[in-house]
Amino acid sequence: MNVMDTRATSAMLYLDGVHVSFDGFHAINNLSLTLAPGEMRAIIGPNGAGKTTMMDIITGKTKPDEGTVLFDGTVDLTRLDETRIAELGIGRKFQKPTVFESQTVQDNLLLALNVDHSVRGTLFWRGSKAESERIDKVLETIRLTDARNRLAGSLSHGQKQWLEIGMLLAQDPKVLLVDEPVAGMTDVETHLTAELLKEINRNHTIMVVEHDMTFVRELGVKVTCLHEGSVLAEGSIDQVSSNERVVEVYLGR
Ligand SMILES: Nc1ncnc2c1ncn2[C@@H]1O[C@H](COP(=O)(O)OP(=O)(O)OP(=O)(O)O)[C@@H](O)[C@H]1O
Repeated sequence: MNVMDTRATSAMLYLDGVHVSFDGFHAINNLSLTLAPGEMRAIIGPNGAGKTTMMDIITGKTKPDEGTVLFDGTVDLTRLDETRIAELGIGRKFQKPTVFESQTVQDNLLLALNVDHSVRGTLFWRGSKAESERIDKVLETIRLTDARNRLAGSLSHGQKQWLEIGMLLAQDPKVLLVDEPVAGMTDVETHLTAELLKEINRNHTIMVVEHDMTFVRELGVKVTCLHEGSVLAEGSIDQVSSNERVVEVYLGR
């Protein structure tokens, strides 16, 4: 086994030489990126850098024209559909919260568990002991224990984002892909979200896309800056934010 093979097989997510074109436009251009098991990585980069497309590739929504995309060392994600990839343990949170507003916080979490995906079933079902313990744990993690019986629609924007993160956690994915979690949040909510992700990272690998540099700094993790579909810079927040090219294309704007 050569060094490249070891890097791939020991990674939780491994992308190498990935290309995607939309009608001749190279949205992803020789992208290579590796996430170790248990790592949290922050992804930054200007609009159109390819951050969303990269997540689409990992979740199977977009198929690359070329390149290697491996999960958990050996699983070739380019051959699987979105449902199978989600079942394998890659959960994604989109930027805009999509909680069920007319359901309680607790019922939203019950819906996310793999027991009965119909709203109707959930309304009359209170779950096994193990499941209700799991929900209690998730509620505690997302700081919504006291709000468990409130309608999700009555939560603040920040709380809705946490609930949606909780809905991902209820499914216990190996990897969480989180897209701009703190957009529109207050400073306090932003700080709590950094704390929350750090806590979740104790047991899960996380890739988080975010423009808010205060938040990224607070995460204190390795940062990758994408530009024109490939990696422009990678390292600590200090290394990346002092990189001249990063300042030129992103931070200096
Ligand atoms: N389905 C598509 N068809 C055509 N072009 C696309 C498609 N999806 C993405 N693109 C283009 O690919 C490039 C990368 O887009 P992407 O959304 O991945 O960037 P991003 O880094 O997530 O940007 P933002 O920060 O604005 O969300 C953009 O120029 C975008 O217009």
